Amino acid sequence: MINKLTEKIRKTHAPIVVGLDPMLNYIPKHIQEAAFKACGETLEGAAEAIWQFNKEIVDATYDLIPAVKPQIAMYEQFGIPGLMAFKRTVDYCKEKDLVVIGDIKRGDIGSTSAAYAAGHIGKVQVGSKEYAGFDEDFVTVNPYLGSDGVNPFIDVCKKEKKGLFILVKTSNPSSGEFQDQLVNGRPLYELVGEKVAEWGQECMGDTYSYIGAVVGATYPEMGKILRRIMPKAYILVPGYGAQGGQGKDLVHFFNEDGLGAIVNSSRGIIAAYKQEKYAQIGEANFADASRKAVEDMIADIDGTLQAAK
Ligand SMILES: O=c1ccn([C@@H]2O[C@H](COP(=O)(O)O)[C@@H](O)[C@H]2O)c(=O)[nH]1
Repeated sequence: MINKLTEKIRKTHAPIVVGLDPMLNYIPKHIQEAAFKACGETLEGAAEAIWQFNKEIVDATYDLIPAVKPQIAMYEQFGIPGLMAFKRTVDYCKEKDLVVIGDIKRGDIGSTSAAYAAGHIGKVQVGSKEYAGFDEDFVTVNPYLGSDGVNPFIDVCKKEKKGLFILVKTSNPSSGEFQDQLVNGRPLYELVGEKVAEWGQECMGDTYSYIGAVVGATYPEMGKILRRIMPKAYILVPGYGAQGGQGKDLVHFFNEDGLGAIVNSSRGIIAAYKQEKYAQIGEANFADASRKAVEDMIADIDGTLQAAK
């Protein structure tokens, strides 16, 4: 799957991911009203609104982008109907030939991680049969439990040709509380980065490993150091747009081949119609605003990479 991701980034010239984080207050009134008319003001109604919203955004952007990142929390809050909308979204994006990164941030003791891995990127055995549950292409993994918690995901990746993005330095303001603590004189995020590089060595695609890392756009200096520590890891970079990250901060997340990083924006794309910049496009045409925001994000990041050459 890492080869497909790399190839699609090369073809689209767009090292970006559209984050599908559909909170109800981002979903235009006309979509909510239609969904509530069909299913009531219920969890099912919310899930239907999410699905219709996602579908329009995917239809408006899929030809420009290599990948999407549905954030499972935004679906889970609506219980089983929400999870059904998550699965429907994953399947639809795959039909559109997009790479799907499930932002699930899982990681537990070995046996539990094995079950998470089977459910999200692998297969589960039922009697004599095997089933893929959610079937994303990549998932995000929390490494706080150490190798026991990560290895079951790596085993499934090797078998199924899927991939991981392991949290190394997250984009949020308090990420330093633990991640920047010095251990033997070095920040913890560097040690985790070294471990990601080590885990990734045995998991090479053609040019990049399918064991990648998450490093926030909001910490560009740390991104520069981590790029050197993990030269073969793809870096998933959240924090662009709504959290303040900009193209000019991102050049050092990339390798000299112009690859090696993929930048996520969720609210900045899916709720673009609410921004002053795109307001004239109008709520009814929200998906056109998302397409324009994708085009602007590609130009911003590509401009930075071209200027750095
Ligand atoms: O360090 C991290 C890891 C993951 N995320 C996730 O990315 C998106 C960001 O959403 P925006 O609307 O573009 O801010 C969201 O799903 C987070 O859970 C992150 O932000 N930082």
